[in-house]
Amino acid sequence: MAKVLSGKDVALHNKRDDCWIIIHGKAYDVTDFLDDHPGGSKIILKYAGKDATAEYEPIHPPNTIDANLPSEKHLGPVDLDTVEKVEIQITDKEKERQERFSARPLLSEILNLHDFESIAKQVMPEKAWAYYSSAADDEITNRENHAAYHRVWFRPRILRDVTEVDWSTTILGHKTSMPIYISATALGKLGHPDGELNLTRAAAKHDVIQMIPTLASCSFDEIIDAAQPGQVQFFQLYVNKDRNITKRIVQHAEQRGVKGLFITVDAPQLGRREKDMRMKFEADDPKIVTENEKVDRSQGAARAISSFIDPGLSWKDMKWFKSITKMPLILKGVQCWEDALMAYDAGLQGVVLSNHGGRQLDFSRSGLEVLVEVVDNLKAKRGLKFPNEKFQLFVDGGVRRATDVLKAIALGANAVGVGRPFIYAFSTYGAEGVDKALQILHDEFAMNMRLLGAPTIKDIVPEMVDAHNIHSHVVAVPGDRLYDSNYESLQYAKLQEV
Ligand SMILES: Cc1cc2c(cc1C)[n+](S(=O)(=O)[O-])c1c(=O)[nH]c(=O)nc-1n2C[C@H](O)[C@H](O)[C@H](O)COP(=O)(O)O
Repeated sequence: MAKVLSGKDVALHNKRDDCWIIIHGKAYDVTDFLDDHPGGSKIILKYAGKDATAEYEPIHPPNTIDANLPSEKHLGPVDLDTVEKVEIQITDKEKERQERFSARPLLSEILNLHDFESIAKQVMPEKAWAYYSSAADDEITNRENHAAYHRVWFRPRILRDVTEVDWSTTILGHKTSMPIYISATALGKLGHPDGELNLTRAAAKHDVIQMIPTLASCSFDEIIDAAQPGQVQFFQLYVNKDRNITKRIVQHAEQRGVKGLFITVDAPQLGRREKDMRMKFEADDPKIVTENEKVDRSQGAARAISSFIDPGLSWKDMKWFKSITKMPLILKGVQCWEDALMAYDAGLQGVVLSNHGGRQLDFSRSGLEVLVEVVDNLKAKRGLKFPNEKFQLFVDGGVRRATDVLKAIALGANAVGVGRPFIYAFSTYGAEGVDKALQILHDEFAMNMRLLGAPTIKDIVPEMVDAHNIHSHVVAVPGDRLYDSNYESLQYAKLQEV
């Protein structure tokens, strides 16, 4: 049984050439790791000989230490009663933020998903806002994702009995209350101490499917254990260079009852997300770059957590995936009809037409625009009809309204993924915020389907939309006040005065 260390024992090792830290009540010798740390050595040295748990927790998925630090550096348990509490300095800026947070609007005043974003921008910790809101380069694709929906118009039908409307559907054969799933977004604890568990709880309440991210802040088993009996969850996979690790993760997910494996294929390297990168430099003064740092620290949190992803992933791996799991295999991040056709021919069960929320290759087209070409070409070349149960099409990116979802459904999608709105909802109001966001979507579906003249999802057909402008990126569309300038109402203006 390892000796229990005292806080004093650990405090003796507080130098660059002899550096121990405490995480979750255990001590680790990180001396040799300092210059390999993707987040740089300074942030670790700040906690040399101390308890670094509070700083470590939001950024690092749970098994990060075990995966990166050799076992001989694991020094064993520490008696936390003997550890000096780390005084976290609260700056004036942070004090003002906390005051804005407590003055935020009541949940009952939130009317749409844009409201969550507008409030989050004003009350979230800067690092969290930077990581969640950032997109690649000039963020053109991030804006195009939403703008594309403004190039599709409805052709509603009248005098149809819409007393009862039903927007429930199935996704990969699993019943769900709406054609929306909660898409995989990393580092949930940056925004809220319960992280991804907020999504699990609200998804259970609304019978909506959650896609669990590889890079969740909560552990995979924590998220699975928090689900209700029968709650359907998918898993988003970043493929590890070490295929044995990937095989273990995939087979464990299947054993735990995950119902779909979404392999992310648009991130052989994570995009340059400059708001996130700027945060990195703010945390450490870029002028004092420690001479022997070996890690490229310019990519902010994103790069810090993703160096394991295999840029060598290719079509030849698909056979291997089919050999290690029976779960339906979906490629997440397909961006042209040719690759969707190859996924169909490879015998996979579907694709997510997505550009990762604009966080990867800037000037990628929106999932909605790609959907139109995929449907056209798979119909012409393989005689497929859509929506298709055997080869499902999903779209994500920029979806903020039920009308966005209904346009995608009319154009052939089985369902739509939503990311940021749910992050902003739980970062500002916890699981209740996500619950409210889902309730808003239910209300919007009820109204929009009645006005469209569509009693059920099956009644939403291509003839209900006019998408002929989808490929022309210069069409003048009315300004999108709620999305572009983040909704400013008297209530939010009040936040400014705090
Ligand atoms: C907003 C966001 C998106 C991330 C995301 C993190 C955030 C904060 N992360 S990331 O850190 O690596 O970029 C993931 C991820 O873990 N894996 C993944 O497949 N997609 C990731 N995505 C993309 C996500 O699954 C959806 O494709 C995207 O969010 C849809 O766009 P909206 O946010 O506009 O709904």
